[in-house]
Amino acid sequence: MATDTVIDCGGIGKRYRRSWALRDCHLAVPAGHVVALVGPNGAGKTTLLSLAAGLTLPSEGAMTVLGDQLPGSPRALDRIGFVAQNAALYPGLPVRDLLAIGRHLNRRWDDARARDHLDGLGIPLERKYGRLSGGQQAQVSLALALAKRPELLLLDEPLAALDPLARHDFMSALLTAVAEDGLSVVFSSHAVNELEQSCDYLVVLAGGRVQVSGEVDDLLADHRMLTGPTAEADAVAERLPVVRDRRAGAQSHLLVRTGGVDAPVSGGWRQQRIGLEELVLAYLREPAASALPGPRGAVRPNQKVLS
Ligand SMILES: Nc1ncnc2c1ncn2[C@@H]1O[C@H](COP(=O)(O)OP(=O)(O)OP(=O)(O)O)[C@@H](O)[C@H]1O
Repeated sequence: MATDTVIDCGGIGKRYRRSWALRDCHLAVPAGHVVALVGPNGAGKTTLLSLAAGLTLPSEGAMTVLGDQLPGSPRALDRIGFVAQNAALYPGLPVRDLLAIGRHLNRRWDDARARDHLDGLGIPLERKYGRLSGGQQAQVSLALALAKRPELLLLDEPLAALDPLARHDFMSALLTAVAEDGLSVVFSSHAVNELEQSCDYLVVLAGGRVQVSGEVDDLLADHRMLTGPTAEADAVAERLPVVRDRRAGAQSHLLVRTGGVDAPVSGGWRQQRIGLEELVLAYLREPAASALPGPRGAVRPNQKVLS
């Protein structure tokens, strides 16, 4: 069955006692992407992933996954793999037993695939999970999640505890699975310097709301870093939506949204496209700015766009 969106929510909210972890959260993530979910500590990333996995219920609004499925419904559970933050599997059990548990708990289970994955990395099935290195444990979690043959894989900070080599190995195993199976992936991460090689869709959360959402190529095409004389910076900022404005003496640096074309500025200004890390950092530093699809993301000149 063709699925247009893997996560779709309009105005969803999640409250813990008196504070809102997510509020008025609008998001429609199309299928077929590797989505990086980024945001500062406490932004609501884990909460959003837990809602999509059906581990918790929204306090307001509704979410669907994989088209029109309710999170947590039997059909959604069958088709979604979830690896929680610091996924602690039973440390005293050998990997072989973890595979057996997965086999018994899942209707769609590809044991050979999990064994091949672990065999390829030299991870012995008889070794107790708690005796594996952090990188090996992460690979076991990934192998178990992929053995479900999920259409959507949700990963909560899978890279957090891994050294650079283990991160590289993890992402390469993940991207191989994406290429082979065509599954959609949503993973939260603070490793903004590593996103460009791995994701093609970006969601930034800030204060429980969606701040940025879109395909990476479109977002990068939509932004320019302008560097020019501070004396003219106000005039430029009046004509273009500014994400970040840095005045450094006689020179100013304005990150602006241009709608995918070069900014109409005088010859005294230099304009450059930016990379994904720079874009993410700019939005993290400016939580009041946003880049969203559709009418909510429409920008008016001379304004930071409020979500
Ligand atoms: N079970 C809970 N009970 C009470 N408050 C919670 C609970 N889970 C999350 N919160 C609060 O909800 C907000 C969002 O938390 P969440 O864990 O979703 O953020 P996050 O973006 O994943 O953060 P981090 O990057 O630190 O993992 C935070 O203020 C957090 O303290």
